[in-house]
Amino acid sequence: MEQSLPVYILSGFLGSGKTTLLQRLLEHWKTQGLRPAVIMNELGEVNLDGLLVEQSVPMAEMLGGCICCTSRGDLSTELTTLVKKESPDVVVIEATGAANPLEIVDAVTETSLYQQVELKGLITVVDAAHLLELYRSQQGATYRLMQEQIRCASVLILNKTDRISAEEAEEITVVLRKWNAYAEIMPAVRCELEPEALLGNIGGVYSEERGVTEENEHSEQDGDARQMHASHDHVMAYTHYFKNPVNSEAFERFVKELPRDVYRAKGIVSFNDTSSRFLFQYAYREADFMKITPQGEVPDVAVFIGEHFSSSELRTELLRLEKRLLARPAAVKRSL
Ligand SMILES: Nc1nc2c(ncn2[C@@H]2O[C@H](COP(=O)(O)OP(=O)(O)OP(=O)(O)O)[C@@H](O)[C@H]2O)c(=O)[nH]1
Repeated sequence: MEQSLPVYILSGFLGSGKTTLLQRLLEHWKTQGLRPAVIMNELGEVNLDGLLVEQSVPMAEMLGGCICCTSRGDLSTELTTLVKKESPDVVVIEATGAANPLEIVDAVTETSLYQQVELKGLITVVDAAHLLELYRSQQGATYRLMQEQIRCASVLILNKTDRISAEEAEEITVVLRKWNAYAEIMPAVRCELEPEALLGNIGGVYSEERGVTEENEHSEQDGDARQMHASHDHVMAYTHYFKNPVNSEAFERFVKELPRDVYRAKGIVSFNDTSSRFLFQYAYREADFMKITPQGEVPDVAVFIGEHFSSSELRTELLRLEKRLLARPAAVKRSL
């Protein structure tokens, strides 16, 4: 019988480190002489993560919605098309950080009914500091979604351990074990793990039944988790296209002062006080700027993802930074 094509799903909350891991895995397979392909899903209208992946890697993009609800049916079609067109040796599906992974598992297993594809496992990347904070407050839709992503993982990467103490790492490991009794837990900084060890630790995907029959769980939480996919359309994205470069300091300040309801932002910006363009990343209140020379035509753009934030306020602020709006009345007064 023809060998089936291994498929991995990368799950994890927004900004936890999925793309960082994806880059490592792609590098690993390429050094082994394999041909990996990627399906990327973004809530925004542009695929900024795709810029971080080498151009030679075949990639299917599903933009402007979350695989697990708005475009779930499409995933199976995308996967089939990618396999036929590119004949890869391995496929990775990176879902939006807001996706319920069980829906993606469904789509992949559906594809395997008529294609030689085999779901190898579901890797969930956890932002250690973010989860710790949510665990301590024990509420909110984000918390329940993270819980769900952790429950159905076949391997768990406890990432960003540089942002927590050793005691906190122990505390959060106990939580992970409580929610998922089966998956190997691998602590990491920037997902720096031996790919062989990581892939070797994948022991299959857990079904929903297995997740919810876990002894330590409360039935109330299970109900919440099951409702999650239906209710996560509260997650919203605003995509802003820049027409003008902005001042670097003012923009950094703007990113630092983003409302708390914006939990992820990324984009490409040109500054009027530096010569290169920058890729910026913002996840769980930490910002990162990296010089970048994108291949091909890439606009200056920023994507903001969060819950119930005012996109018009962000837009106004950004237009002001771009000098496409008049200065605030207060500022005018001061200058008189
Ligand atoms: N401090 C710290 N930052 C990290 C670590 N791993 C990744 N990051 C940073 O976190 C940000 C988000 O990382 P990504 O790999 O893009 O996260 P993601 O899960 O792909 O994000 P989305 O696709 O938006 O959901 C980037 O600025 C990374 O450089 C880590 O271990 N420690």
